This record gives sequence, C-alpha cells and structure tokens, in this order.
Amino acid sequence: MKVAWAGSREAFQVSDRMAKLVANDPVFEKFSKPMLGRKELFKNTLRKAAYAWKLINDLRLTEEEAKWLRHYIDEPNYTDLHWEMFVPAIEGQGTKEQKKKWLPLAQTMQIIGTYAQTELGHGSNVQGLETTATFDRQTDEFVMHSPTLTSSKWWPGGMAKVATHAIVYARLIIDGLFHGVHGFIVQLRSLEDHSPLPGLTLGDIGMKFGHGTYNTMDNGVLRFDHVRIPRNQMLMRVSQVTKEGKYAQSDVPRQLLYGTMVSVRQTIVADASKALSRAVCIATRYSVVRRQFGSRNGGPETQVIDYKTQQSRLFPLLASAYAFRFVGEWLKSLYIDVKQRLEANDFSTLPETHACTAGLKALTTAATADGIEECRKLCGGHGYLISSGLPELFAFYVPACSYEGENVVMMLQVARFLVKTVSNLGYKQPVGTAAYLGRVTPLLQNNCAVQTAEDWLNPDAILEAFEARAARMVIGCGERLAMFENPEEGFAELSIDLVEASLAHCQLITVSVFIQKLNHEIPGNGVKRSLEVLCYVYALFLLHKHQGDFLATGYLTPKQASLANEQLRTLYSKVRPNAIAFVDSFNHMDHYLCSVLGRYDGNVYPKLYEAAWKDPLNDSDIVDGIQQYVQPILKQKLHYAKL
Ligand SMILES: CCCCCCCCCC/C=C\CCCCCCC/C=C/C(=O)SCCNC(=O)CCNC(=O)[C@H](O)C(C)(C)COP(=O)(O)OP(=O)(O)OC[C@H]1O[C@@H](n2cnc3c(N)ncnc32)[C@H](O)[C@@H]1OP(=O)(O)O
Ligand SMILES: Cc1cc2nc3c(=O)[nH]c(=O)nc-3n(C[C@H](O)[C@H](O)[C@H](O)COP(=O)(O)OP(=O)(O)OC[C@H]3O[C@@H](n4cnc5c(N)ncnc54)[C@H](O)[C@@H]3O)c2cc1C
Repeated sequence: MKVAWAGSREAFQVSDRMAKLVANDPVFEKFSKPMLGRKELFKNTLRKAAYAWKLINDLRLTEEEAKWLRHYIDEPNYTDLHWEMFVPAIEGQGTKEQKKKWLPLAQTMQIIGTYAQTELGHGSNVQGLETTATFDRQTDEFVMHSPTLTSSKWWPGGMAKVATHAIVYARLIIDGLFHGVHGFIVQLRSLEDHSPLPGLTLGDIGMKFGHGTYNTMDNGVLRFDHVRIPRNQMLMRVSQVTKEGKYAQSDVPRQLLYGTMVSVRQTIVADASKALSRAVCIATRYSVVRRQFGSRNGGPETQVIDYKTQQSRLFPLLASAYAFRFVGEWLKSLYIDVKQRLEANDFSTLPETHACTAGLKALTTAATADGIEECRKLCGGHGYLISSGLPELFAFYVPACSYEGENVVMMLQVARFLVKTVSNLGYKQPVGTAAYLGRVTPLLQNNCAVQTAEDWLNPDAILEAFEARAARMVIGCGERLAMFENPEEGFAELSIDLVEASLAHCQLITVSVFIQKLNHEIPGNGVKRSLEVLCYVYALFLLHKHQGDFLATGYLTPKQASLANEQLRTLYSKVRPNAIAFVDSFNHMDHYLCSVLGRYDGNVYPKLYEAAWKDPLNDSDIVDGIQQYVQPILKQKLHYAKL
C-alpha cells in the first residue's frame, strides 16, 4: 500500500530517504517553533533554508529529491516562491534569450525571485491591476510605477526581506495606450549588500493567522516610484515591444500569461493529499488510543474509533486523502502533457487543463481545510493543543483556499468552460473530462437501476450516477442561461447554481480517476481490494452528502439514496480493521507529523504529559507578573460589591 500511495517503488524510496534525512538532522528540529517570536522564527527559517540548499548541493540531490527535502523540512519560506513561481514564470513566459540569461542565475540561486501579482486593491481580478509599466522610447526602458495606494504590491512571499528579483505584473502603456497586463523582471535589492534599490519601498505585511507556520514567510509590500528597467526585462514570449515602441502579439494565446498559475494550482492539488493524510493519520492513530465509555465489569472502555459516528466522520476523510492523492497524480500527468504541447506551440488542451487545475484546486483545498478542522474535533479537547500538530497544520493550510485563485472564483472559471462546452455541443464533440457531456441524451433520460444496497458496489453504477448528476446540473444551467438576453448578466444571476454544477463536475473527475486507478495500476490483490473499499466510501460519502443534487435532478429515488447510505455504513466496518494500516501507508514519520497524538508507537499520554512541561510557563512555579498583578489582588481583601 505504501507503494500504491507513493505511485511507484522508486517514488517511495526517494521520499522515504528524504524523510529520514530531515528527521535525523537536528538542524530541522521544529517542535519548539511555536514558542519563538517572529524575528527568531524568521531567522530560524532562513538558517534551515540555507542549510537545505547546502545539503542539496553537497549531496547532489536530484530535483525530485530536493522537492521532497523541502517538503519534509515543513516550513514555508522564500524558496517556495522562487522555485514554484519565479522560475516557472520565466520558463513559461520568457523568450529563448531571456531564459538563457535568467534561468542559470535563478537555478544556482545567484538571484532569488518572487511572483508579484496581487495588489492591495486587486487579487482575483488580474485585469484590474493598477501598477504601470510605461515604455520610454528615448531610453529604451520601462518605467515601473505605483500610482495609488491600492496599487501597492501586497502578499508576494519572500518579497519583504529576501527576494532580490520579482516577476512584477503591471499594465503595459505605450504612447498613452494600454496593452493589457504583462510580466516584467524587476531587480529589487542590491546583490552586494541586499539593500532595496532606489525608488522602491519594501516591507513585510504583518503577522498572519496561526503562529509558527506561515509567519516563517516574509509576505511583502512593494511600491514603485518611477523605477526604470531595461526593455528586454518584459517577459516577451506572448507579446513583444520593439525599441521603436511597437507592440506585437505572437501566435501564442494571451492566456499563457496566466500559465504560472496553472502550474502552481497543479502542485497545490498534488499537495492537498499530503496535508489531509497528515491530519487523518493523527486523528486515526489517536482514535485507536483514546477510549471513552462502554466499560463493563471494570474492563477497558471503548476505543473511540469503534463508534459509528467517529467512523462516519473519519473514514470519508481517509478515503478523500487517497482520492486526492490519485487525482493529484493524474493532474500532474495532464499538466506534463500540456507543458510539452505548449513548448511545441500546441495550445489545444490549455482550456481543459485550466478548468481542471482551477476546479480541482478549489475542490481539494476546501475539502482538505475542512477535513483538518474535522480531524481536530475528532481528537476532542487534546486536538486543540499545539502539541497535537493539528492547529498549526490548519493555520498553514487554510490560506490555500484563497491563494492561487480564490476557490469560488476558480469554480466560476470551471463554469465558463462547461457553459462553453455545452453551447458548442451541436458541432464540437467534447473530449477528455468533458466527454460525458457528449452523451447527454442517455444521461438525461436513463434513471438509476440500483435495487439493493449491494448494487452500489459497482463502479459503473457509481460512475453513471455522478455523470448523470453533473450532466443534468450543467445542462440545466445552460438552458436557464439561454433565457437571458445578455449572457454575462445571466452568468452572474445563475452563478450560485453554476458553482454547484462545477463542483459536481469536479467530483465526477475525482471519482472517475479513483475508479480508473483501480482498473489499471494497483499491484497486489489485497491492496486492490482494500482500495476498492476506500473508493466506494469516497463515492458513496459524496453521494450521501450531496443527495439533494441527485434527488433534485431526478436521477435517484429516495429509496436508492437510502440504499447508498446503508451500503456506506457497511463499508465503514470493512475499513475499520485496516484503518491503522491505511494511515501507516502514508509513511509519515513522527518528525513530519510533529504530533503527540499521532505518534507511531501510540504512547500518547506519557508524551502529552511530558510535552506540557516544556512550555515556558512551566520554567518556574512563580512566573513573571504574579507578584506584580495577582498578589495585590489577593492581599486587598476587597469585595466587588463594595467597589
Ligand atoms: C505545519 C506546517 C506545514 C508547512 C508545510 C510547508 C511546505 C512547503 C512546501 C510547499 C511547496 C509548494 C507549494 C506551492 C507554493 C504555493 C505558494 C503559494 C503562494 C501564492 C501565490 C499566489 O497566490 S500568486 C497570485 C495568484 N493569483 C490568482 O490566482 C488570481 C486569480 N485570478 C485569475 O486567475 C484571473 O484573473 C481570472 C481567471 C479569475 C479571470 O481572468 P480574466 O483575465 O478576467 O479573464 P477571463 O475573461 O475570465 O478569461 C479570459 C480567458 O482566459 C482563460 N483563462 C483564465 N485563466 C487562465 C489560465 N490560468 N490558463 C489558461 N486560460 C485561462 C479563461 O477561461 C478565458 O477563456 P475564454 O475561452 O475566453 O472563456
Ligand atoms: C498566504 C498567502 C500567500 C500569497 N502569496 C502571494 C504571492 O506570492 N504572490 C501574489 O501575487 N499573491 C499572493 N497572494 C495573494 C492571493 O493570490 C490572493 O489573495 C488571491 O488570489 C485572492 O484574491 P483576493 O485577495 O483579491 O480576494 P478577493 O477577490 O477580494 O475575494 C474576496 C471575496 O470576493 C469573492 N469574489 C471575488 N471575485 C468574485 C467574482 N467574480 N464572483 C463572485 N465572487 C467573487 C471571493 O469569492 C471572496 O469571497 C497570497 C495570499 C495569501 C493568503
């Protein structure tokens, strides 16, 4: 199962080796992190990032190994933006000459970059950005300027204190004419003494949610006061500006300017299963250790994992972790394919890839963020302790619902793709993830054939149910949209239904990818059978949760919906004996989990007790402030009624 989770034996070995490397090196200790102040926390992260870079070079780690190393170090920092956004932006949007100049510098970290798109006033609406890049023909330069307070760049990671360069997104202006938003490579700091270059105001935007997690990152603010950069620092794969000030667009579609976001959204989907599996591992192990009620004749109480209600909250999350792992793997291969096509100037699959990355990013991050919080509750009161590992994980994870495309905004992008697909149905056969929309007639006419709970243990029955629900919701939206004279007005009016239809479409993708995975790639019958159980749990849990959709679209009868729920309860009993094996298969080491409740050896209570004593408040019996503020109250002998 470890191999099935990792994707291959080789992938397992690489990640396992890197997990051990990090866990066994004292530099990467992290348990004391929540006790550090912001400055210490940040410096500590800089130290770890520098040491990691040294290890990557000294040990000559491959790109894959280096990624796992950074993952297990488990502290967001400037290198995330450098590797995940700055470098891909140059790769995807730079010309050959630009790549030749900038990539070697970035790949050896002689320069450190960030991605400066969002502004104080605009994040989702990229076309609304206000920073200007005005071409000066006399000097062959662009003048970068922040004309308003709301145009201040706001949020870019690593920008406040570390990055030497940024890809800055700004409105291109030539001779007073606006030519849309483009990316520009801008140097921010001196490579000699790291001071901000003249004309730039740079700072940190302040502490964020949680304590020891995202505050390791220096998210920054940046303002330009007429800062000049050479013309050849505009990323020119999509559009070019000549030294005469002529604006030209190549055959490459404008959407490629958004290409870096597609790449990172894909990474975020691939990473969702890491965060969710981490929370599920902690909650499952603890649910086996924790006992409440049910003791008879002085015997042990019941393990809380044996309560059906605990199972009904925990096991769907376990199944979701596996579903997200497989859909992440699938999306990665879709992305690798589109990347190769884009390099060869084939843009045909970009719209579908954009819809898949946007929608699955929204689906997986929302479910993971909610899932981590559910795991905290599944651990009762102890889940609220930092030493459970869950509060910090939650604080780290929740912004994923907002960054790289706010989730609702992303679902609306999926909706645009679906509406377009439906309106083209007469003359363009949908392919890939939208192919089912080409079979609307049977999907709209046939109803579910399930008669017993057992009938739900059938991939075809499940797939058809999810296809019919999505098709009926999408087509229904399309029909209602057609009644509006102004399509944009109609889209806005129906946006709530469109977001729900998009979710149904994305859930169909996750369910069908899970089923495909079972059909083709699982080594070992035992592993395959166990994963089948999880696949059914995932699908029937979604069906139960969204049964309103399935019933309202008329595909299911109430009886069939209740049979699905009956089967789901039976499936929980099949998951129970393997629950620990399922979470051990994630291969999360204690160092990575950083959780007293999720320890591999299950030795929870002594370690919980021991961890409490490490709190700085327990350094002495009488702490600072007691004599000054508490003792006087005790000695005054006042009664509030007399005040
Ligand atoms: C316990 C502690 C644990 C710690 C663990 C630490 C682990 C560390 C390791 C981490 C490693 C990696 C993690 C990854 C790094 C993550 C860092 C995250 C940092 C965050 C960065 C950011 O947020 S960057 C900013 C992102 N901003 C956005 O996403 C903005 C969202 N807005 C948009 O994308 C667009 O503006 C929007 C699409 C919404 C609308 O665009 P607009 O121009 O108005 O266009 P439309 O008219 O709607 O569309 C025009 C046509 O273009 C199509 N289209 C839109 N986008 C794309 C695209 N990206 N690709 C292709 N096509 C696109 C659209 O569909 C339209 O097409 P049509 O055919 O014309 O309809
Ligand atoms: C931790 C973190 C790190 C980040 N790192 C970076 C970075 O490195 N570089 C960078 O450039 N940016 C970064 N960002 C910014 C991030 O990309 C934006 O915050 C994100 O894209 C959301 O945009 P917004 O803040 O403008 O949200 P808004 O769009 O203002 O969202 C507010 C609300 O409005 C709703 N809404 C907005 N538009 C619509 C619409 N059309 N229809 C319906 N509802 C709508 C949303 O659903 C949401 O509920 C980071 C953000 C965070 C939290």
